[in-house]
Amino acid sequence: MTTKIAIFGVGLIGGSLALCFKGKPGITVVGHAHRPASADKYISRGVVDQATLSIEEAALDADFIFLCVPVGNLDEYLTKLSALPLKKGCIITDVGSTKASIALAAEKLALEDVYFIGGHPMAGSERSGVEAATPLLFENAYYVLTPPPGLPEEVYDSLVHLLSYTRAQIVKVDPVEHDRIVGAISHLPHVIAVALVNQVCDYNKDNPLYRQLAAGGFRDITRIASSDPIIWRDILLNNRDVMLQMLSDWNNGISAFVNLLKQEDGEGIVQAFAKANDFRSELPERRKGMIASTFDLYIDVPDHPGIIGKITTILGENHINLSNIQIIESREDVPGIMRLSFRQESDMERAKELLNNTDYSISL
Ligand SMILES: NC(=O)c1ccc[n+]([C@@H]2O[C@H](COP(=O)([O-])OP(=O)(O)OC[C@H]3O[C@@H](n4cnc5c(N)ncnc54)[C@H](O)[C@@H]3O)[C@@H](O)[C@H]2O)c1
Ligand SMILES: O=C(O)C(=O)C[C@]1(C(=O)O)C=C[C@@H](O)C=C1
Repeated sequence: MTTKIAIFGVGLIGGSLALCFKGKPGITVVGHAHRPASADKYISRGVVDQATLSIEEAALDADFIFLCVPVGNLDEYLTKLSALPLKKGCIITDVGSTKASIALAAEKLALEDVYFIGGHPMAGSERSGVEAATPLLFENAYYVLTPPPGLPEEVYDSLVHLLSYTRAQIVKVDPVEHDRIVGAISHLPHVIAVALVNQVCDYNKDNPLYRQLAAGGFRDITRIASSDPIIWRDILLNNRDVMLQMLSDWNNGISAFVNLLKQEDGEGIVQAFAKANDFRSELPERRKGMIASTFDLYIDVPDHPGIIGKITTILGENHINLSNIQIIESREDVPGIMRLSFRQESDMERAKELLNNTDYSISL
């Protein structure tokens, strides 16, 4: 017996899910595309078994349907699907970054012999599109599910069982509570990052040194400002009430900082940093998509020709896998900072030990 999984919106998240399921015993993955060029791309990249432009064809006989389109299109797809003759017992789920409105939409549709369970993998990236999809995206990340009251337990278990292919950790959350929490830990940080980048962009118009000198701190806090504008327009508008409250709280926090500076209250500044430091150090272990998607090592490297090759050779000879390598702020005759990214913390620790013991003047 085969299990058919239909994925609507084979982008970063839909494509990553497809890659987790494709090729697993008895599973067929069908991708729905809203443009012919996208359908061809899904197939040529080997992300799905079949691709179709037809909603009916994708949904026909599907055991699971994943809605992975922007938040602003979720209701439309759920409504269209609810009007189709779906397979009895079919489970529809979504991956949208907000959960309250889609849970309400599903409740209003009063689906028969078909179930809706809201979902939200707490993993992602500033990149988008099927090109950015990877089966490793959800590994060790939390994956929120928002089952409606009265959902048969075996239906919930069946989705959880399928999601075990993602290697994510499932967590049940109430949809309204979910939107408040992700408002604070995901949506607000995206707004702040964008506002900060745009503030510096305006200063840079009169003096390009702003961009040129922007180093680790600016890059660390602003990576997510490069996220897809349409995806984030939909998320923020959908979570508008929560965001308006949180941005008002943010303004109060910034005003408190302004007062500390006006009053030259050094002790107050120290306390603010210490409080933040304490809270941050008690965050759960580093997980993909939450605090860091990788384990990073920053190294001051001298401006010697071939230094990158030497470092990667040492790592390669010791079978340490790098997931990324980047030179930050490298100018002629000036030491640069190299960022080495690893998927495993143990790889990062071994690399640190090995590089500490080399003759190259590397300071970690
Ligand atoms: N990016 C993240 O970090 C992240 C993390 C978790 C959840 N999400 C949620 O996942 C969903 C998809 O986000 P993504 O990052 O994969 O975006 P993406 O842009 O990579 O993928 C979106 C997909 O939807 C398709 N699409 C766009 N408009 C459509 C329309 N009108 N009709 C049909 N298909 C359409 C696109 O072709 C693409 O395949 C969103 O709801 C988002 O909130 C995103
Ligand atoms: O790591 C990133 O780039 C993300 O933006 C991932 C992130 C987040 O804010 O943590 C973004 C949106 C999601 O809905 C879930 C995860």
